[in-house]
Amino acid sequence: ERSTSSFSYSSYHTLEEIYTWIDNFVTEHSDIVSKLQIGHSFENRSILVLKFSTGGSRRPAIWIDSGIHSREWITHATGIWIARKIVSEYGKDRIVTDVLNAMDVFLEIVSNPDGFAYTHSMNRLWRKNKSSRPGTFCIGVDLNRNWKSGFGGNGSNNNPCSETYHGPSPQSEPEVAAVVDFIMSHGNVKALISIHSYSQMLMYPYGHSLEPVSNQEELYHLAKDAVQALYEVHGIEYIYGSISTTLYVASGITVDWAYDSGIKYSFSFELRDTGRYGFLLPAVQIIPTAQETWMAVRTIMEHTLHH
Ligand SMILES: CS(=N)(=N)C[C@@H](Cc1ccccc1)C(=O)O
Ligand SMILES: [Zn+2]
Repeated sequence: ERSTSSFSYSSYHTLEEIYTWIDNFVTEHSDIVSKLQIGHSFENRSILVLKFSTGGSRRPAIWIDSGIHSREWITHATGIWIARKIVSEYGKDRIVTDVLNAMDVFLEIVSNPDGFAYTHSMNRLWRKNKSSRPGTFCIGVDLNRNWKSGFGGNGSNNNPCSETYHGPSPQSEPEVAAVVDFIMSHGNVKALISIHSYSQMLMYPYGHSLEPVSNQEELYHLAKDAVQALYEVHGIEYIYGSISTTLYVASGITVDWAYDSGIKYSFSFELRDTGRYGFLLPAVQIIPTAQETWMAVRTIMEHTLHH
């Protein structure tokens, strides 16, 4: 059936099911959504981005990615649910309508397709991509350590067998290079939200250093408001702050690159839970997690629109 109404938003899905959903979703909402292919993964899978636009050209934009760590299945499921929420709220919710009348939204649901396929086929807890190089015994680079800002610093690892292996050079991985190329050529991205799990945290740069970013006060208060909006949905408590002071030092990460590239509203989410199920969050929590995450994302979108 070509309609997304037969798709279960409260289940986890395979890569093929998600790519089919994307095609059906775009077909059904072609007035506001289009599908872009921004590149190919190491194993030659398409890297897809949903574009939400109501017109204009090169409007200021908001970038959202999920699934950069393939085992964090709740993030792809949340991305899918948010995609549907955006189209259903346009024309109804004032904030969504105002945002989409002035800005574009780009949503990359499966940022690490090779790793994601591997979590379904061979290893549910695979984190990295699937790149391999001659003379390198272990597979995969941590796509949240391969970005240029702070590359190779503390909180990343030079050992290819490490879960936080940063790769041979910044943007060495096609999955990272595709996003860098897209955002740099777009040139008008105002906010970036990179969704991970788990820990229940909302964080902003820097990860590679303890030094506060120039608009730290603004990001702190925006994170506070976003976390409050999230809490009001199901009473879930998040902590928030800069990555290095709230979590740990991590180098070569998405949001540090974004911030240093001029995207002043750069955030990373760590979704549910706090360790009871971890990466194996039960499917019954997908919709509640997506609903609360959406309210935080919507708060960040509104702030970006007005600043
Ligand atoms: C459990 S986890 N791997 N999602 C934790 C994740 C924390 C983080 C998020 C954003 C930026 C920097 C660091 C990471 O180490 O990449
Ligand atoms: Zn992660």
